[in-house]
Amino acid sequence: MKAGLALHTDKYQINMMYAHWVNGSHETRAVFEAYFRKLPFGNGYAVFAGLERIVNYINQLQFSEEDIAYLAKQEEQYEPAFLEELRHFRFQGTIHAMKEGSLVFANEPLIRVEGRIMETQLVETAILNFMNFQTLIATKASRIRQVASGDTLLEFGTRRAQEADAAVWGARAAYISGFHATSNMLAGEQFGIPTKGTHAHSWVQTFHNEQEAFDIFARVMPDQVTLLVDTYDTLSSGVPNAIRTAKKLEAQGKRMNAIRLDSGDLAYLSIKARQMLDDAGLSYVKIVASNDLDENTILDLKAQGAKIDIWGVGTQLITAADQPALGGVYKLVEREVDGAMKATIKISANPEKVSTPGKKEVYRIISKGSGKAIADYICFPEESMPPEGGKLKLFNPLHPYMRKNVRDFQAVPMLTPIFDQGQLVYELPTLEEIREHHNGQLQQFWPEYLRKLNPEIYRINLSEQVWELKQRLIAEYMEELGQDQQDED
Ligand SMILES: Nc1ncnc2c1ncn2[C@@H]1O[C@H](COP(=O)(O)OP(=O)(O)OP(=O)(O)O)[C@@H](O)[C@H]1O
Ligand SMILES: O=P(O)(O)OC[C@H]1O[C@H](OP(=O)(O)OP(=O)(O)O)[C@H](O)[C@@H]1O
Ligand SMILES: O=C(O)c1cccnc1
Repeated sequence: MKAGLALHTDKYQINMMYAHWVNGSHETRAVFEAYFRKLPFGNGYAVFAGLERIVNYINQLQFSEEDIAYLAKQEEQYEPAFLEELRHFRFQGTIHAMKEGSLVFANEPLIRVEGRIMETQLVETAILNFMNFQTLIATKASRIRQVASGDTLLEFGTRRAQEADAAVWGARAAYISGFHATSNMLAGEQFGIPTKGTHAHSWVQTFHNEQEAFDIFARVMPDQVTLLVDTYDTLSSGVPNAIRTAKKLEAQGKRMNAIRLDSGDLAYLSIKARQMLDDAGLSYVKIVASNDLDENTILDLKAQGAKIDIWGVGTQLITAADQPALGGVYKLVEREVDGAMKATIKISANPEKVSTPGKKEVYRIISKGSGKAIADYICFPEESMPPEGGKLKLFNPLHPYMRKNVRDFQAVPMLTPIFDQGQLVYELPTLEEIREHHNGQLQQFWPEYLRKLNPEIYRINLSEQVWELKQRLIAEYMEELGQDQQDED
């Protein structure tokens, strides 16, 4: 398997690049914006992730000789001079993006790509692939973290993930949103995520009996012992055997870490196991639970009084089982016409799918009084924000009664320069810095927006200029359509 990702794109991108090249329009300037239209899982926000992978991808974006040879074999019969152009291809565009760990919302630009049409088109597929998956998993992980409050969260998903990249980058996305460790060693090595592991049922099964299995494991790793107690019978065999092993460790001045429950009624079993451990003077031994957990089961288990300190979460998180895709899209918002940039719109029979024309900025409007976010404000780069103490009009054209003026606010630009004409101008933060940024972001929102069920809808407002341009382009389109229809009559 080769490392380069230049061909990690849909064929139609290459075909459009080729058609532009033949047409002589491949150097035409274009601006695209990536965004999603609907928040996943019914959540009130999403956690933006995927930027580091995008940066790595753009940095190494080059067609290898093998790529060129493969392209030469295609039924499209690309001209050799086009392939020669690709041989020297480097991304020379400009990219702005949200910072990883940021709280983001529907219908706001998360990534903006400006450049020659051929390069902005090529990168669409990979950018959406990285953004959609990682943002989805980071958001799922954030929901789990909301319900687990201060408990420790372990990411156990690798074996059920949709292949290796999903496991490794998914582990990173979960860590961004507050998971504490992963079982995936490659993710640990690659990103510095803390790693944790207990043992499998097979460990117990390979010995004559459970007690022997526990004792040997504890002897080998006396400082890291978590024993899986459900291989045979949790309460009549697993927990009593684990208690005996813990007592042997105590005799050596060591403390057993935890036991792990992986089946049965986790509320009932954890309460009983806690009692048995406490009665044996082992109140320091923690209880880990796993078994197809997600934010709903964890919340429910907590409501039942489960005595669980550490949650191992795999399948449901890494596959985002209840919503396996984020529908992020990448839309052309401006194109070059006679040397000048011109806003462009995508019309759809579905009003939600009509794109918002023009290259845009996103500001987070923060109340200076409360320090909390009021709305995200989308405007054109040339629009200036009101001066200190000035008034900003937030209006929702679809719901005019939702008009609101804000005064004492700070406008935080959300789209950060990442590449400037092909040059990386962004210093990638460490993963710890991204986690801190994410925590800071959560602090900026009232709990009403963060709750798991039926959250308040956070305002995303267009400036009047953006709204007016959108209406004008729709009207122009309608007029043209009307003209065509009359012509047909
Ligand atoms: N008290 C509880 N309340 C709500 N959900 C629970 C409770 N205890 C366990 N669960 C969840 O119920 C599901 C039980 O899964 P399942 O039917 O496979 O049972 P199991 O005990 O794991 O059986 P197996 O031994 O075959 O693994 C899991 O998702 C688990 O997290
Ligand atoms: O349930 P998840 O959230 O996906 O968490 C990961 C699961 O993977 C392991 O089970 P598996 O049956 O694969 O192996 P085991 O024999 O070690 O239990 C582990 O015991 C968890 O149940
Ligand atoms: O360490 C564990 O307990 C573990 C790791 C991966 C999957 N399930 C459990």
